[in-house]
Amino acid sequence: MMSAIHFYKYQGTGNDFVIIDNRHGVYNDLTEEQVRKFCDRRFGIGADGLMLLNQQEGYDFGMKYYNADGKEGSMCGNGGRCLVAFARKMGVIKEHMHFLAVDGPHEATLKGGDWVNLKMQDVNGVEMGSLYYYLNTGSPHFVKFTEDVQAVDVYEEGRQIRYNDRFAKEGTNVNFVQNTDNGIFVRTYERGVEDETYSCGTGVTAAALMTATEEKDYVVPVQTLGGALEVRFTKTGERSYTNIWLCGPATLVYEGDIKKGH
Ligand SMILES: N[C@@H](CCC[C@H](N)C(=O)O)C(=O)O
Repeated sequence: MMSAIHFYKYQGTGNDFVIIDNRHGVYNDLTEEQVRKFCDRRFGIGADGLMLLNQQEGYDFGMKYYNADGKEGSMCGNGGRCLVAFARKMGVIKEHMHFLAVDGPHEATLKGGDWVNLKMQDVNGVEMGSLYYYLNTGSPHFVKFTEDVQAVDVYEEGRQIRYNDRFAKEGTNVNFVQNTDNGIFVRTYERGVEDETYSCGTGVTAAALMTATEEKDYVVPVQTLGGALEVRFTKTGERSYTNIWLCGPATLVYEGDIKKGH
């Protein structure tokens, strides 16, 4: 066993990830504690999550995603985009990639050095309350529109919803959304990080879908604390959506080695 692990640090609109090349299966047995330590911003590398690039039969690669709390997470949209950029760096030289994640198959295209368009799963069904929407875009998302998103205490309000009687056990991500002149501004409290992150891909996707009106096709510019994204989709029914693409930058920040048992 090696005593150090070579890692890469990526970010997609400020949602940041430790990525490890696991195509030989060497890191199949990472423990919850190891992942949590690697993601720790004071005692480790620091990240919102950790991903493994896996070998996957029938696909260009497989994606395994852990939240910063060390537990395996559901789909991560920004993570998926970063992993596609990483796969290219690791030699998957294709304009059009296919990979398998926890929520099923995904396709992705790359534009230029670090722009990744990621196709998300179709969404069929949205729960609507008087002041919220609740839907699954690969991860569960509570979506609440607000007049002034900068005035929201995302940590406190997000936490209250995430830990209320309904969600406490499984958790949910919580998004606060403001309509802007040409799109939306989204701030997200992320389950598994248990804090606000600078951006959440499956969250902005959920929020963008909830802006749809009577049209069929949409292109929604999205602003987050960490930068701009774009969500494209087709509305197929009252609460169903297909051809959903999450588009934005995915950037290598640095690479290094971390002691395995640190
Ligand atoms: N940051 C992610 C969402 C990651 C999953 C989430 N925290 C969960 O497990 O619910 C994204 O970009 O989608």
